[in-house]
Amino acid sequence: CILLSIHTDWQDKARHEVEQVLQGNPPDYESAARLKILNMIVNETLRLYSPQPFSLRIVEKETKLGNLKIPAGTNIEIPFIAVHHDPQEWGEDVDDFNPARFAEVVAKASKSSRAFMPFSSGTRVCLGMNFSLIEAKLTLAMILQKFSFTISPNYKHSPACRATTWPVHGAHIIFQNL
Ligand code: HEM
Repeated sequence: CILLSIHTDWQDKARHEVEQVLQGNPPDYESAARLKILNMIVNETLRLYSPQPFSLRIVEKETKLGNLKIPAGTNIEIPFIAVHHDPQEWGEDVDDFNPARFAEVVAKASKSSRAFMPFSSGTRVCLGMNFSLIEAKLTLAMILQKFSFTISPNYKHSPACRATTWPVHGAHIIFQNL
């Protein structure tokens, strides 16, 4: 909602898609799959402001990773959000909100196919990934059907990455009935 309040062009595009696909009906599991622009917006939001910005691991036995020899017992931080802000992966507009980068399959949005990992990756990928993506799209679709929204003039952009990513000074969104 913060990003769509600032980038009202994307809010308009998203609402247009919701109107076209849902025709005034409430969204459901099947229609969520057809909300492509909402999908792009949710992915771009997860890239820029990854709710879980990093993960931690302990190396159990000595491991070779490329040229690195990592001793057993080493604590490793995997900074998803740093990878999500790497210009070599995403290009010079890395810090911009540009959902269009996710217009094709996710693997093609970045230079290497696995740079997008807001839910981690591999065998311990988030168990709630599909649930969360559908829930986010359904909720956003219902909001877009009923309201237009802008951000308070007092809003100060202040995202913080602690255990989760959150706006330190809050985010007051002004909703208007459509
Ligand atoms: C936007 C929402 C969410 C994000 C960004 C997210 C992100 C993540 C990430 C990054 C991990 C990997 C943690 C690590 O290995 O250090 C993870 C693991 C996990 N998540 Fe989520 N998560 C979300 C929502 C949910 C929900 C709604 C559920 C449950 C319904 C859930 C259940 C789990 C579980 C059980 C694991 C552990 C999986 C394992 O270790 O095998 N998550 N999540």
